[in-house]
Amino acid sequence: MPKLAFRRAPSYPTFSTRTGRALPSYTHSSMARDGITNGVNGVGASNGVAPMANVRHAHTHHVRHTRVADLSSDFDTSHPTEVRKYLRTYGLTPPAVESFQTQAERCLKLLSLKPTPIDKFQYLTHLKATNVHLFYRLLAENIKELTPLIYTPTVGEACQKWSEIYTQPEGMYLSFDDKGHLHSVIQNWPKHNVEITVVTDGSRILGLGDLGINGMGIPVGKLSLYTACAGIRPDATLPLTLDLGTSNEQLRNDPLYMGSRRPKVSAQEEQEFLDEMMAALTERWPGIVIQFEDFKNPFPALERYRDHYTCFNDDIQGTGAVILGGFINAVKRTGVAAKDQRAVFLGAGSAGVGVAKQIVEFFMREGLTEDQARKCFWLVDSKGLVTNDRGDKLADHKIYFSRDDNDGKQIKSLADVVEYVKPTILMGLSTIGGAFTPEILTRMSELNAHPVIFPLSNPSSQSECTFADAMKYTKSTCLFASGSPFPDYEGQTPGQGNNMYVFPGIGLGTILSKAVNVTQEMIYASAELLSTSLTPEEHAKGWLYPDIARIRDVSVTVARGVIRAAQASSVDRELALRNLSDEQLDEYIRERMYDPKLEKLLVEEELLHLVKSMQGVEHKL
Ligand SMILES: NC(=O)C1=CN([C@@H]2O[C@H](COP(=O)(O)OP(=O)(O)OC[C@H]3O[C@@H](n4cnc5c(N)ncnc54)[C@H](O)[C@@H]3O)[C@@H](O)[C@H]2O)C=CC1
Ligand SMILES: CC(=O)C(=O)O
Ligand SMILES: [Mg+2]
Repeated sequence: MPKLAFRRAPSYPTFSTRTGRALPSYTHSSMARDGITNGVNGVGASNGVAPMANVRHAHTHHVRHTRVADLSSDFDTSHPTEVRKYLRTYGLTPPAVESFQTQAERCLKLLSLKPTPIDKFQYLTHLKATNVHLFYRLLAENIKELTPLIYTPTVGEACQKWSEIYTQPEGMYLSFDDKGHLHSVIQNWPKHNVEITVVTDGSRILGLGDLGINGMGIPVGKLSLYTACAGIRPDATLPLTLDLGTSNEQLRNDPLYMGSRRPKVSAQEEQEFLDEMMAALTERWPGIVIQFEDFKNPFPALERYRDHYTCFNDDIQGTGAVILGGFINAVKRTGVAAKDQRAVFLGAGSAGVGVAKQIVEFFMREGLTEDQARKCFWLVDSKGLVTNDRGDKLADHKIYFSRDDNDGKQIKSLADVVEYVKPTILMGLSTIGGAFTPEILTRMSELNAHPVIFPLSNPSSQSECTFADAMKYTKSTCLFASGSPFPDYEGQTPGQGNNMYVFPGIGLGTILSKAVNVTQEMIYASAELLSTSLTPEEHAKGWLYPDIARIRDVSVTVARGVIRAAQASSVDRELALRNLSDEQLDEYIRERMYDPKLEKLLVEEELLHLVKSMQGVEHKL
């Protein structure tokens, strides 16, 4: 394994792999030796950072325009005195030079004093805007406690209130009126080194319906998790929201709403817009990974772009993978063979069908034919059990699972479907909070020694049941995972079946392998590797998912699986990675993850280096 150690370099400037910044004092020895180009930060390395560093070197006043200044607050209370003098912030911050521990203590105290989750969300948004490394270190070290405040459930409420709580820009908006000019609008994004974008049109935000451009909270939140969980540099992420109109009349009439007030554009208009957007994004940032998120009907776009761009749909594929990952562990616990599984899904939308299809693939790998595997699923939508002879025109994505063995019987209620199917598995991806009633949960426990109960709708208000209810009504026999977090119940910790366990690793693996497409094999691998990422202690506790506090380790494992699958599918372009052993590959991945703690040290060191070099110049003068 090539040693991935930093070393002093005589030349100037070179690039830090971890930071992507031009660093006067460091280089990455193995990279130059092995001809492996920068991965997570490769694009940035060739996009004009070096000249900026030279500018900074020559003119101290320009430091605010450098990436160092972008990513570390000039007013960070941890800057030593020399750095403050160099930045000309000396005297503008309180005199104490603080450690991270002190800063973190204040932040956590401030957070605890904020009365509502939205107040906490806003405080964290402000912290990210003013001291990004501190924000990410705080987040990484308190991931379990802080994720619910920047992601589900709080992000749902934040999107619902976006028009009222908006204070600052955090991403990019592309409007339908910009059609024909998207290429030039995209040039306005100030960062040259974007590696990944999460894009929504706001038309199905969590289980909260069409929130128009107020859905921006979702790309922002998902990309914060990319940074916290998979070490994608904050400045390499692009939150993107499309203003294609909204079907939400209340929003259109809200004077504070900041999107266009037109009704949602037609499917054809949307497709033309997306065609232009995909081309424009990829033209500006070749190799950019594009994650589709929270579109009302995302199937056509996935089919259209998956073979032509580096993209995936998180709600169909990410959710499919994360639930399969937990399900593989659940099956090991229940011991029920694939052929004996009967799964009822409440919700037959992007997430429901995505998850069911992923499990079909697993069942086929367990020896079932595709037809046998498909027949293990009974999907229920707002009109009841999905059948061929229901009398309505089924959406294309439902047809695969539509039943033809119902003898003309149409079943409307979930309770009746449960009675009819006698399922081993009950999944909820319906957006209907409380749909798994006490009676249904009780019945599931009568039918099974260990029923699989996964209420996966987000946010918590839309969850089909709570953890406490699932445990209470199944007499603690169920294997449980929910989309949003729930508190422990009688000493038992619930699993969180949320795509946040996989999308960061999928994105990271795709970026590092420089894959041209995100193949189905890569998605499947993310599920498999997730299922293997539990420690013996986590298995012993009966958990289906690893401790969220270990998410960065999990993302390394998932990313390795994704890279290996990209290699197997021959879509990888970073061919040197093929020669690395798994251990070497893990180290390679880790080395390239943004680490806020290390970044802070590097920033400090760089600034001190600049202080010294300026002192040298002044001395000569
Ligand atoms: N846990 C996770 O990681 C993820 C969770 N989700 C959640 O899944 C939910 C659904 O998302 P999508 O599938 O993308 O939405 P979607 O809009 O595509 O599908 C919703 C489905 O629920 C059905 N439905 C609506 N009302 C119903 C009712 N009263 N009874 C039965 N079925 C009903 C609809 O007919 C449709 O089939 C959302 O709450 C979302 O937050 C989505 C992605 C990931
Ligand atoms: C988690 C997620 O992607 C959703 O609820 O839509
Ligand atoms: Mg989503």
